[in-house]
Amino acid sequence: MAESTEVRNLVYLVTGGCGFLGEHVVRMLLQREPRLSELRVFDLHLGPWLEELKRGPVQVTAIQGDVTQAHEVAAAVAGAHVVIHAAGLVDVFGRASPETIHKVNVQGTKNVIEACVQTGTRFLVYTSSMEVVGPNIKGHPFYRGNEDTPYEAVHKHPYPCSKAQAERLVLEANGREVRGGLPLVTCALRPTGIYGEGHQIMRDFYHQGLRLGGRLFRAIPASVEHGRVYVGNVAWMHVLVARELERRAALVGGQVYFCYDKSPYKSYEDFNMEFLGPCGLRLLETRLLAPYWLLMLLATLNALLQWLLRPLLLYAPLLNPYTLAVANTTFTVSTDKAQRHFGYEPLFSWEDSRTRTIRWVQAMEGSAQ
Ligand SMILES: NC(=O)c1ccc[n+]([C@@H]2O[C@H](COP(=O)([O-])OP(=O)(O)OC[C@H]3O[C@@H](n4cnc5c(N)ncnc54)[C@H](O)[C@@H]3O)[C@@H](O)[C@H]2O)c1
Ligand SMILES: CC(C)CCC[C@@H](C)[C@H]1CC[C@H]2[C@@H]3[C@H](O)C=C4C[C@@H](O)CC[C@]4(C)[C@H]3CC[C@]12C
Repeated sequence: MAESTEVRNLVYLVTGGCGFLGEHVVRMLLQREPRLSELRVFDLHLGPWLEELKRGPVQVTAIQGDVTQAHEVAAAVAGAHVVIHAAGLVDVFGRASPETIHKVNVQGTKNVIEACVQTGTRFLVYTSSMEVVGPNIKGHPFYRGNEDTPYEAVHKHPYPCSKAQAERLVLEANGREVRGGLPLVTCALRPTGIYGEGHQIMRDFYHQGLRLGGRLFRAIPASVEHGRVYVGNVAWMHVLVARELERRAALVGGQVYFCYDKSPYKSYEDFNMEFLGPCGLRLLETRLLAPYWLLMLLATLNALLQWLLRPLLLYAPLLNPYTLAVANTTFTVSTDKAQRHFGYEPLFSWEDSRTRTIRWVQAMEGSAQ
C-alpha cells in the first residue's frame, strides 16, 4: 500500500487503462506510487471496477476517449506529469482491418506524443511488444535473446508492423522539446506473451477445453519455447520505469526493455497447462494426428474462409498462418537490462504468478473444478 508520509503531487495518465494490462498498471500505481495525487484512466471502454477505486486517497479520473482523436488525447494529457501509453488494438486474428490497426496503434501514439509536446508533459512510457522484434515469418529462432541480440525483424502482419512503427516514433521523440522548454523523456517496454488474471486467450483456451470434455490437443511441438511474462510483473515494470524516468533520464531515455520475470521457458501450450492442468484440463499428444503441414493447411483454410465470409460475418479463429508461425517459432528472452538501468526485480515469484493465475481460472464461470 502507498505510504501516507510522501507528498502526493504527481498526476499520471494511463491510456488503455481498462484493458488486460492497463487495469493491472492502474491498480499497481495506486498500490505502489506513493507520490500519486491523481490517476487519469483513459480508455475507449471504461470498466465498472473503476468506481471502487474512487474511494481511496488518490483522485481517480475516468476518461472515456479515443486515442485516434487528437483533441481528446490532448485534453487528457494536459497537466499530467507522466503518461503510460498502453492503449492499443491487439489483433492478430483479422478482427480489425489493417487501416484500423494502424490508426489506433500508430496515429494514436503520434497523438499521445504530440499531446505531450504541446502540453508540456515530460515523461512517456510506451507499451511496445516483443513482436517489434519477432518471431519473424521466416521462423528464425530467438533463443534467450536480449535487447542487443541481432535478429532479422521482418514485419508483414499489420499488428507487429504498427507496434514497430509506434515504438520508433516514441523513441525518436526522446529529447524533443516540450512546452516550457524541457526535453521529453521516453522509453518502450516490450512484453513477451503476457499471462495472468484477465487474459482473454487463456479464457478462450479454457472454455474450448471444457467444450472438448476437459481435453486440449497438442498442436505445437513441446520443444518450441515461447516467452511469457506475468501481468503483475509487466505492470510493476511500467510503474518502476515511469518513476525512474526523471531521475535517470540520461540512461533510460530512448531505451527499449524486454519485460521478463522468472516464468519458465516452455512451449505456448505447455505453459498454459501450468494453469489449465490444475483446473482439470488435460493436454493430449496428437503429433501423429496433426503434423505441421496439416495445421498449416487448416490455418490457410481459416484465412480463406475469413476472406470469403467477410461480407457476411466475422470469422476470426485463433489459428491462422500468422498465429501458427508465432506459436511455432522459439522466441524467448534472457536479459537483466531493466535491473541494471532502473533496479527492476520481479515483484511476483513464478509460484505467486502461477497461483494467482490458477485461482483466477478456477473462479471462472463453468469451471471444471
Ligand atoms: N497481451 C499481450 O500478450 C501483450 C504482449 C505484448 C504487448 N502488449 C501490448 O500491451 C498493450 C495492452 O494490451 P492488452 O493485452 O492489455 O490488450 P487489451 O485489448 O486488453 O487492452 C487494450 C486497451 O486499449 C483500449 N483501446 C483500444 N483502442 C483504443 C482507442 N482507440 N482509444 C482508447 N483506448 C483504446 C481498449 O479498450 C483496451 O482497454 C497493447 O499496447 C499491446 O500491444 C500486449
Ligand atoms: C497453433 C494454435 C493451436 C495455437 C495458437 C496460439 C496463438 C493464438 C498464440 C500463440 C502466441 C501468441 C502471441 C504471443 O504470446 C505474443 C503476442 C504479442 C502481443 O503483443 C500481442 C499478443 C501476441 C501476438 C499473442 C497472440 C496469441 C498467440 C499468437
